[in-house]
Amino acid sequence: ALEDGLKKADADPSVKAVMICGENGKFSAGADIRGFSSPKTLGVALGPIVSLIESSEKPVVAAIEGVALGGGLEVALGCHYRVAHAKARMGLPEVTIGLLPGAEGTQRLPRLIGVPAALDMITTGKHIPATEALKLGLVDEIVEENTIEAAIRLANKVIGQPLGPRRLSLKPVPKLPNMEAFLQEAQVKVKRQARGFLAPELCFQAVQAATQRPFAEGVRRERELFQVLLSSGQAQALQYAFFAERAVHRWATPGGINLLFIIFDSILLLSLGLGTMGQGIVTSLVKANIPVVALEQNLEYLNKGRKAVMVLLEREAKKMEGGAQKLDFHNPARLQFTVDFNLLHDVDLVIEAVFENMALKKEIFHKLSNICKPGALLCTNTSALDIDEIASATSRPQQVIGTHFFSPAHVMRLLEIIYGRHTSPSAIATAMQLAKDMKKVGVVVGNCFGFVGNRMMFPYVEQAVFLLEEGSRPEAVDQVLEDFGFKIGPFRMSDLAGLDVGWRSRKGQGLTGPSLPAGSSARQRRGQRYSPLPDLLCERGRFGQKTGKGWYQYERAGGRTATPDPWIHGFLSQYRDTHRIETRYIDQEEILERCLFSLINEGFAILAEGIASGPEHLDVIYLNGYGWPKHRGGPMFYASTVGLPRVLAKLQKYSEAHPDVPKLRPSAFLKKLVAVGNAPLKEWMSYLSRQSPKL
Ligand SMILES: CCCCCCC/C=C/C(=O)SCCNC(=O)CCNC(=O)[C@H](O)C(C)(C)COP(=O)(O)OP(=O)(O)OC[C@H]1O[C@@H](n2cnc3c(N)ncnc32)[C@H](O)[C@@H]1OP(=O)(O)O
Repeated sequence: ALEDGLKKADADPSVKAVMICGENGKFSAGADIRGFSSPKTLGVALGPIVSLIESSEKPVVAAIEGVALGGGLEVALGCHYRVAHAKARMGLPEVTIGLLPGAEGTQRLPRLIGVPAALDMITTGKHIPATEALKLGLVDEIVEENTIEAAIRLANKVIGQPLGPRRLSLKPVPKLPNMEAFLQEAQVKVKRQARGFLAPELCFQAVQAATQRPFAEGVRRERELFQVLLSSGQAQALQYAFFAERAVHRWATPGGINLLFIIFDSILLLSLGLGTMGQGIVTSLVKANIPVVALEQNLEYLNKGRKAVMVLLEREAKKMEGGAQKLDFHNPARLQFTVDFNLLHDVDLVIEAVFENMALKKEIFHKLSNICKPGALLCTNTSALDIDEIASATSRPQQVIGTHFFSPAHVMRLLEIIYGRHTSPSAIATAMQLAKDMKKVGVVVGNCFGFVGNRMMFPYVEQAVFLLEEGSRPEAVDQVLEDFGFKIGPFRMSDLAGLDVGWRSRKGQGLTGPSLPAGSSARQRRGQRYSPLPDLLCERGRFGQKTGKGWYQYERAGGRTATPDPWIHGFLSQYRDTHRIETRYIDQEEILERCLFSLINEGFAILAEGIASGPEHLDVIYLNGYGWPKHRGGPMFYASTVGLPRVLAKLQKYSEAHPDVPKLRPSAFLKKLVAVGNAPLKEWMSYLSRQSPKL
């Protein structure tokens, strides 16, 4: 249609200029992402159409409202002028779906805004606001009112002016005094951050081509690189992730109730507990413009917490344009700190964020139930505790819900939302809306120990530790998982989070510590294999980064640079001698498969139990809360790409070698999916006799 319209306009002498706009106040979000898997759609080449726009003998003006993303922005770059509404956003987000701007955008953008800014936009895929676009020279004008009228005004003004200087393909790429050095440094940075993710590196190469080749050759290079990405498999993973994230917004109770529109503007929210999690939660709420009261049990904790929250908010304000004014956190109507429990009477929603102790949480929920007004929603921030047990301490279990934030809570996007046996649909809808307002991805899951994310993490970490017992080293295991694409491996992660956290939990479960029955075997618990290695480290005060020693050594307590520790190596060999474990060489494949396939196996068990309503939920949780590499699409998507028969065969093999490790025993659901012929991921749930009974 665009091509036809342009040709008609060019041929019609009564047409003096052309204005291109979107329908319904939106310019264009780019290509239909679903089309990338269909060769029919890929037959439509957008690049030549953009060139056609640019070569028009009549001025073409883009009127950008809403968004101009991807192919949408590339169309605008072909226009001779761009007018944007002040609220519009622009970007080339193709990298986030595993591609690069394939309609000549990598060649035109650097010619318009220079290499550094273009590289930044293209390799990160970020959306920029119109004000920034104006500063960069990406648009010619921004308007507060009618963009289309403004674009027509501009078109009329420029009729008759020479179009040559407005054709980006004819412009040289602006020179930098140190272009070579700049590009080298930029490439190193892109590679370092990408960790096996191809698209940023290929985006870089396409922009580099713009600096080295004439326009037409640059376009050819862009096309070649686009094809490489299209067939890489990473693009499919990222496009799956895009739709998975949107799919988890759609949830429903077994009765089909799905309330999506809870209006939230006037709520007063109370955050209880100002430790690290509470501080991050309060910061997120203030950023979401929700009035907050932060409550602590005594003045000492309150003042400490207040100071930390203020530091976080100052930092956040600096990152935003007009941040201090927007966040307005010195205004007591927006953020209040108190030790006065009477303020609980007025709040609409409470987020309790005290530390993980069931007795303490129950005591608090009993108090909340007595003090809070009847409609108030009571949320508990917990990573594993039983929501039903917490709710049992109240007289309103239908209003109790779990909200598992991830640390640092003002940064991490994931919010696991856990409903208990009595949680009402409106409580779930409210928690989902809260997630959306905080710009987080809310994923609704059922109630079980560790919920979804941590429950899948337990077997992964368990395998990592077993591998050490059998002959591996922390740095070897971490390296394999970091090469796979995780930002940090399980041991670096454990040192960062603190080994004492798990130790406390294991003591609470009677797996270690004084409550362990005398005479218990060191390497067996309740008839299953158990590794006491993390407990032994904790007993020696090795809690990780905070004590300067854990699975690695650090430059000092609180240091961040992990170095392999000869003490650990010696300790591990001594441990193997004590327990008569024969040290063997463990290859990378075994490390990867035992860690990942045990995690995936637990995912199948979770799906079969109806704790999550689909594999997308598990994948979105792992992508947004556990650093799963985005270009691998999440653990369940990854399993589907490896092939379920292979996952099953490997689990069977490892399970036979380790019969006392139940988490390696293939789940019945995985076996069923293989038996029906390696069912594709989107059909998995149809093979369950009970469809998500808990949701
Ligand atoms: C085919 C020829 C190829 C030649 C090469 C051409 C090169 C061009 C490449 C591209 O243009 S790739 C696409 C680049 N664009 C994007 O990546 C944009 C992705 N979308 C977004 O960032 C956001 O959706 C938004 C546009 C900013 C809107 O955000 P909002 O939060 O308001 O709504 P959402 O819930 O995200 O989306 C609503 C609805 O729309 C669907 N959707 C959005 N964008 C696309 C898209 N590009 N393709 C297909 N579908 C899209 C999204 O899935 C939602 O649908 P439902 O899930 O509600 O059904």
